[in-house]
Amino acid sequence: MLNPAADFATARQTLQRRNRVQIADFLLRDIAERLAACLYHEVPWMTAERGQPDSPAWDPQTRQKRMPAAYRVASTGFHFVYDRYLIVDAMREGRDTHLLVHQVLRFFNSPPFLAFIRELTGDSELMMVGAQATRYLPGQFLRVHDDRHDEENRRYAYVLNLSRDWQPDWGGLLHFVDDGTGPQEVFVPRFNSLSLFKVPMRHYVSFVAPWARQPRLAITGWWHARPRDPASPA
Ligand SMILES: O=C(O)CCC(=O)C(=O)O
Ligand SMILES: [Fe+2]
Repeated sequence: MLNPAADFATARQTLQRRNRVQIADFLLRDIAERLAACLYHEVPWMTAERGQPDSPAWDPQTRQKRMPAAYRVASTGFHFVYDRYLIVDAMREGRDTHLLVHQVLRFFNSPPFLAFIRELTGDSELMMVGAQATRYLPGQFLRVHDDRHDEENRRYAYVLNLSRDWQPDWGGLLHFVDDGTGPQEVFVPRFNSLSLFKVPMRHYVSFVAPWARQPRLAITGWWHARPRDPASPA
């Protein structure tokens, strides 16, 4: 599934130096294309708004009704609206097992892939990969946050980008910011690239412009170490 021609050696060095990297041409081209088609045509999307239960993907009327309120909430602090499909939950519940995204999740948790990410990051404790498919439509967004999660022991966040020919002025870029106000680096969601960064790190997905000609599709999640045992000292 991985593209043997991808430059993992350079990625490893960049990751060590900067704690983040974008790796081009991550999967074999054919697999990336089939995965993109799965996200484009087959995944049963839900719309996620922070603080609300996920609901079947909002139709244009629902969007028109609900987005102004979501923007008001976003003006006061952390907030998001985007479409997602929680692959781990679906797999656990035995839903949609024919979808290619399920095979990808199994591959991500296979011994060879886990060995690969331990080698890439130098983190020998990585032992589990989670995944959701995401779709950002025009007007959707994810405000700044750092992915810290007390129980899950997230070590790295990854985003496998699956929209073709994404234009930077469509928004939907992955921005990294420091603790003040300065931008640090921006990753354009190029087709079949893997954006990878160490957690915690402050970042956001910029508002997708109304003129974006496609949804911004990705498979994203975290590379986890063993969850902390609450009974044992940190
Ligand atoms: O899709 C991305 O580029 C980043 C997504 C993200 O930050 C998240 O889901 O926590
Ligand atoms: Fe994040």
